[in-house]
Amino acid sequence: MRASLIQIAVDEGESAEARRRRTASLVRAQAGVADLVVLPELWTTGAFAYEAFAAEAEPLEGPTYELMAKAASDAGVWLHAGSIPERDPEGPLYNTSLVFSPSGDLAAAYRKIHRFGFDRGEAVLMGAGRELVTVRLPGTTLGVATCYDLRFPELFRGLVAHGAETLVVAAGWPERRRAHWTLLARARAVENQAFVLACGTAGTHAGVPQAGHSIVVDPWGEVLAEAGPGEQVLTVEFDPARVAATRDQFPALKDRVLGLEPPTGF
Ligand SMILES: NC(=O)CCC(=O)C(=O)O
Repeated sequence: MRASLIQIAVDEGESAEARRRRTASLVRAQAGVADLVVLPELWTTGAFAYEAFAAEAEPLEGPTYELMAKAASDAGVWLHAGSIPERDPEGPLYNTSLVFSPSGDLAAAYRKIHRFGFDRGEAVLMGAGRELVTVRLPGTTLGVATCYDLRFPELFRGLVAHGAETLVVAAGWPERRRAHWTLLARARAVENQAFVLACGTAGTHAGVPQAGHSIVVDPWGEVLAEAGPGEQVLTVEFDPARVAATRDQFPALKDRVLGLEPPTGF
């Protein structure tokens, strides 16, 4: 399987509409190159451009959906189209990832569960998703996560319990915490014996320089490919059968102990 992670530069000099069109042509250029294309988190606005969330929010089947569904079918690829600020007509905004099949049909929508910002930003401007999302592709099952989710191993264990073998993380991760990004991506791969495909943004928006450094890690924790800091398409070939082989040869996942007793307080 070949995957291309498109690490889009999200800078303020470009409108959301211009970036949408530019990104659609980057996806189309993956025809015949990749089976799976991955985009980052909130690439129309920037993950830290809080003021833009409401202004650029769109219904699930809004302009980004339309263009990305078409780009997926034009290119004949599975497309994890990163996330959009979704306006739910009956609720709050959500940070929602969209996954399209090669025929351009929506295969999954994932509302980010862990919102970033503590008592500000996304944490107060957006609602929290409650549902794990996996997507069955020929040869592997994707587990879908978004940015700050990467810090919460129990989410990934939940995805693995539902069959995930390739963990896809769309992110807008800042340069300031780049060391955490690489470390956490490798940790999620090792502990779950799964591939991790983590796609971030480049550029600077709302004064926050982005880390770039999108990364693909194998089930043994080895880095198969890593991008630099700027806009880049990172293409990697990987064998999804390595997940089952790793889990067979080093069956640590089978040794999980669930439902431990609480401390008795000696
Ligand atoms: N958009 C995000 O979720 C940012 C997460 C982040 O900066 C961090 O976990 O650190």
